[in-house]
Amino acid sequence: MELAPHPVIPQKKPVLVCILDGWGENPVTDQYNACHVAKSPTIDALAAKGPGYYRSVLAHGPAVGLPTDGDMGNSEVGHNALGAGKIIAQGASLVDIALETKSVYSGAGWAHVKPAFADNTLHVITLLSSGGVHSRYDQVLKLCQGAVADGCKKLRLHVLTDGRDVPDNSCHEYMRVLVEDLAKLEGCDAKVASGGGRMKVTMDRYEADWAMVERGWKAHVLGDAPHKFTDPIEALNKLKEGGDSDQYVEPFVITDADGKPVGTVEDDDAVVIANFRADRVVEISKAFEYPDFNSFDRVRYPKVRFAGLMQYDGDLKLPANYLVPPPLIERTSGEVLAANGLRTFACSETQKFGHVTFFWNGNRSGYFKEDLETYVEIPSDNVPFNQAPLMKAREICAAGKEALRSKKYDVVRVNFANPDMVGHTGDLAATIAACEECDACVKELLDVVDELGGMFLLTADHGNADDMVQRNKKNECLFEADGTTPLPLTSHTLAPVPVAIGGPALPANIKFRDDLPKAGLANVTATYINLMGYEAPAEMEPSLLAAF
Ligand SMILES: O=C(O)[C@H](O)COP(=O)(O)O
Ligand SMILES: [Mn+2]
Ligand SMILES: [Mn+2]
Repeated sequence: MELAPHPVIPQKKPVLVCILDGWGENPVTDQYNACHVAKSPTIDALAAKGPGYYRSVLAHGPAVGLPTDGDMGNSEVGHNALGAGKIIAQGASLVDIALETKSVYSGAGWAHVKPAFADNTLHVITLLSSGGVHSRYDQVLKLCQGAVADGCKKLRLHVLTDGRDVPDNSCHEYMRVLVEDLAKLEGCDAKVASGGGRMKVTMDRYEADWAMVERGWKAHVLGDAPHKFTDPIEALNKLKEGGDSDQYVEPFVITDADGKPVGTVEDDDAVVIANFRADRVVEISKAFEYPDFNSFDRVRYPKVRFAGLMQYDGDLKLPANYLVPPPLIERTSGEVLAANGLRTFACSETQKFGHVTFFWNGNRSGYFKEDLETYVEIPSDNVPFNQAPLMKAREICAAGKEALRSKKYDVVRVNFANPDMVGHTGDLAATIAACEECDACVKELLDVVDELGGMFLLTADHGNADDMVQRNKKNECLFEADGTTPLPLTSHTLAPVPVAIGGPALPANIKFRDDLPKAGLANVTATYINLMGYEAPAEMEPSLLAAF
């Protein structure tokens, strides 16, 4: 793992790696592209330096290990690629293969849950959409069909409505299709048992709000929720009347005509989480997996056969049982730098803290070498982010400046969450404000890089803020029924992302090469290792810098 010195770029200059989460370089530059509309003089000035110092790279589809070019990028696959410098077949792709080859039904994880099929209940907890970021409906259905084929007599679905990776209000259609597909499962009593919006129930991440997970435990396991219905389609119709987005639907439980929940979790049942992505199912997995769990009162702890679709934390071995082995991501840049005695500082706020550490390090929690690495989490507010679009950008900026000035680190890495987290609210004005805030913070950080005589690399992990409305095939904005209100887009985009380099220590003869038009996020890794004054490991995707 020893790194050879770069022939031209000096070592031991302070290097900043700055990720603007959700900042795409979208070719559609109309009034709904918040990155384009935002006043961003600093980033505009970087772009004006031309293709030697400012370019874009792919951040979606196969370039980041996703199944097809129709798959938008996301923070998991984006930070995996940025940190590892390799194109790794990601969760969605691995599950597709396991289902196509049917290897999923002969694995140890399946064997762990199968004993519940004959006389007990198989519970499936899943994000209900085809967003392909955390889960994908066709995969969930195949798992249910496979269980029925393997003798499952009673199946209960506990679903989280999306409206974040897919258009808002699409929950109705997803629920209609699910109910229809469950009815087709011959010889199996298959029903929806509980649910709620993904930002209200169960799918918290990085321990930002355990109360979400507690609401999910109560609805999915205990059959206890503020809203009870006998019909899941009716449940969504009623709960959406209040105007809540699919992301924030109140928790609900489905009961029989006598008001008895149709699918509480009992001893000897099986519980499978059908999300392939880790961050938003780690907490609920701990609630099922750990006897000594104390992050909220579980009221009762049924002895179940618990499995994840994947293993969500390789260091914690969480969960112990899983249906499909997760991607194996080895010799990431974090590990290589630590092995060479190089010191890393990484910082973001809660909502993106695990992105810039856990995902960056190849789905590993913790340090490679604690004496060489410092990870700082700035607690995120627990508010709708369009009401506080600056989020904690200023605090992240201050921490990055302090780390640079401390001269204790060879590379300082920060992630600004707000273009993405505010972009997911669909609020255009707030997202523009978020992007402007980011630009101001970038300016402050680059001024410190100048002051210290260092170098910087600025990039993003996927698009989001670069398109805030739903569009037709001709990229024309779609409108609500009133014909004038644009239909908001809360999801990521397929846009490439910018990569900018610079700083006083960057040798004048070091520029981007012009022969990698299809470069992706995985090419950024070798690039930042070069800026630190080293040749990158040969197994990584090639650097964006012209070779010497
Ligand atoms: O989990 C989320 O917030 C979205 O589904 C994906 O967003 P991220 O990949 O930017 O975290
Ligand atoms: Mn992201
Ligand atoms: Mn996002």
